[in-house]
This record gives sequence, structure tokens and C-alpha cells, in this order.
Amino acid sequence: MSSPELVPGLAGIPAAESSVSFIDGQAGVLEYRGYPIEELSAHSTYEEVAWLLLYGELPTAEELKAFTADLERLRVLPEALVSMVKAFPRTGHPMQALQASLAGLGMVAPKVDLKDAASRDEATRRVIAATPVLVALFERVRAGKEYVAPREGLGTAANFLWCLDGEEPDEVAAKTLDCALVLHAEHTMNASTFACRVVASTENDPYTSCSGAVGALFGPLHGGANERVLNQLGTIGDLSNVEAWFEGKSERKEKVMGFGHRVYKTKDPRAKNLQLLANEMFGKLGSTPKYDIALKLEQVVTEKLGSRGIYPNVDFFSGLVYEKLGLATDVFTPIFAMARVAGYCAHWSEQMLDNKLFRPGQIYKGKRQRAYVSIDKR
Ligand SMILES: CC(=O)SCCNC(=O)CCNC(=O)[C@H](O)C(C)(C)COP(=O)(O)OP(=O)(O)OC[C@H]1O[C@@H](n2cnc3c(N)ncnc32)[C@H](O)[C@@H]1OP(=O)(O)O
Ligand SMILES: O=C([O-])CC(=O)C(=O)O
Repeated sequence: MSSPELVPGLAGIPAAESSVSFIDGQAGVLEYRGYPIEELSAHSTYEEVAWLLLYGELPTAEELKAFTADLERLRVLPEALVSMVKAFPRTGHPMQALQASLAGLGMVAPKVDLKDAASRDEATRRVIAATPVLVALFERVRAGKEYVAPREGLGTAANFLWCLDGEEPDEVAAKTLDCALVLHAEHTMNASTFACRVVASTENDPYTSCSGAVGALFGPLHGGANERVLNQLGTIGDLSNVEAWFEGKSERKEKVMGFGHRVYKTKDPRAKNLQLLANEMFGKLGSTPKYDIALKLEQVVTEKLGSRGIYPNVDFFSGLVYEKLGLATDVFTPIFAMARVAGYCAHWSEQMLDNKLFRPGQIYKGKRQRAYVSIDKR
């Protein structure tokens, strides 16, 4: 039998069978459990989408009520976890804090019985419920402010804003953030979801698995790009500089953040939705010069690289929306993570129902059968 050929980055190689989401990268289609992302972002909420991802169907009114009540209950952080986050170095990146916080959540949560559906459900719901509160808590800690406990009667997005500021969340801000969470909740076998499934496959709980996934999401080629997009727009600085900046990037063979995707070879459908969201917000609250720079950058990059399938991805417009909501640039990727934990948990659950340890092979390129050389002879 001939040995298999290496496919760098496992591009296009299936790592699992899954019914959680579907992408057609040529047509720019994304569906969660068969529902187009455009339908969900227009009509649904993050809680409803989280249920859909976890259980495969839209919830009934009764199911949604019970699920929402569960999320409210599981949002309340044990004191030991709050103390742990308070002790984190304030200079750490919020994604590092979140990765550690999710591991910490596993330390204070009841042990998960992987064979018991109720125990698995409780654990996945705890991750989805607690993640936004943990992100907000670290924001407060590094600003030298006191912890704001979750408030009853608020959805995930509104409660996150409450925990950040301790003030009545603005309705437009909460609705906008809710829609952004829906758009980021799931995306097939991306690097962080794959990382989650690899950790899960060693029979790990969702806390450890999602903590590993958050580590993978942090990198600039993945979720970490959204923070860099905004910094990039700041560096460009002025509309008149877009072309020259892009030429410089191309000459240095550097990538433009927020463009290109392993699967989409057209404009990411979520980038289209986030752009609509940005337009809506700017209509209400006033635009920003960075948005004009972003539009010009899209035009220039598309002209030069569109023929190679390089278009805006999900990370391109999200930061403009979050900045308008008054959120710090380095909290953009944690916001991505607090949405994506729903997808991670759906994949974790799928992995648990039909688990096989991930243990791929390699193509060995090193030396073999060498004779040991004593240190005085080297
Ligand atoms: C949530 C998410 O993870 S969405 C992605 C977020 N990441 C970013 O925005 C970072 C910038 N983009 C990228 O690095 C890439 O497009 C990736 C990693 C996302 C996907 O790329 P891949 O399909 O693996 O392609 P790869 O990185 O190998 O690039 C293929 C070619 O396109 C070029 N290319 C890809 N993306 C870009 C970009 N953003 N800017 C300029 N050139 C690019 C590469 O330089 C490479 O060119 P070459 O063949 O001349 O060497
Ligand atoms: O799918 C990918 O490769 C990256 C990702 O998570 C996304 O685009 O949301």
C-alpha cells in the first residue's frame, strides 16, 4: 500500500461527520442545522440559536423559556472563580484570561458524567452561560473595577453589557450585539472547533475542550484577526493612504487582516450581514472615518486579489460594530469566543455521541537508527 500524501493544514480533508452546520464556500452559503444564516440573523436570538446548534431544532416557546432560565441560573459564578479571575495579571490579553477562566470553570463545576445526557447538558449550558460573564469580569478587573454580578431577565448580549458597565444596557446596543453573536456562533470544522473536538476525543469535559478551543481561536490567522483589522484601519489612517498602504503590504508579502478564508472563495455571508449591521448602527449613531477606509480597502483588495478568491471574511466588519458599541479592541476576539462556545459545545456533544480518539499519522522526515555519540566526541 502506498503511503498517503501530506495535505498541508489538512485542507479539505474531513475530520468528522457532522450535522451542526453547512458551508458552500463558492456560493457563500452558511447554514446552522439547515437554516440560512441570513434567516437566523434577521429573526432569531443568540439563545434560540444556541439551542438550535445543541439540539438540532428550533426550540418551542416552552423549551426556550426553560433553556433561558437555565442559562440565567448557570451564569452565576462561584466565588472561588471570581477570586481566581481577580488574581490574573491585568496586563494579560483577555483571550489568555478567558482560556484560563474556562479551565477554572471546570475546576469549580460539578464533575461531568460523560455517559449521562443530563450531566452533559448541564455542562454545555454552564459554558455558554458563564463565558460572557467571565469575559466581562476580566474587563472589570483590568480596569480596577468591582465585579458586577449577572442580572435576571436579560438575554446573553444585554447581560454581557450589564456585567461590563453595571448600567442599564442600551436596547440598540444589546440587539446589535445579539445579532453579532448569532453570526459568530458556529462555523463547521474551523481550527478552534477542530481543537475542541481533539481535546474532547480524549474524553474530556466541555470546560477543558472549550478552553483548548479558545487558545486556538486567539491566533491572528483565526479569531484574532478581528482585533488586528481595527488596528490596521487605524494604521492606514486616511482614505488617501489606502492604495499606498496596500502596495507596501503586497511588496512585503504580508497578509491583509480580515481578508481570505480557507473555505469561502467569495465574500463571507457573515461579512455581508455585519456590514448591514454596521450600516444600521452608523445610520443611528453616526459613522466613523474608519468605515470609509474599510470600504476603500475592500475595493482595492478585491480588485487586486478577488481573482484569487480573497474577499472580506467575518473578521473584517465586526470590529467596526464593536468599536461603535464602545468596546475595547482587545475584547473583540473574546466576544467572538463567547458566541462560538455554542458551536464548540454542539461539536463537543456530537463527539461524545460517537467518539474516536483523534490520533492522525505523520510523514516522518527525520534520521533513523543513529548510534549514540558520547559528549566528549561531539
Ligand atoms: C474567523 C476566521 O478565522 S476568518 C480568517 C481570519 N484571518 C485573517 O483574516 C488573516 C488573513 N487571512 C489569512 O491569513 C488567510 O486568508 C487564511 C489563513 C484565513 C486562509 O488562507 P488559506 O486558504 O490557508 O490560504 P494561505 O494562507 O495558504 O494563502 C494562499 C495565498 O493567498 C494569499 N493570501 C491569503 N489571504 C491573504 C490576505 N488576507 N492578504 C493577502 N494575501 C492573502 C497568501 O499570501 C498566499 O499567497 P501565495 O500563494 O502567493 O503564497
Ligand atoms: O471556518 C474557518 O476556517 C474560520 C472560522 O471559524 C470562521 O470563519 O468563522
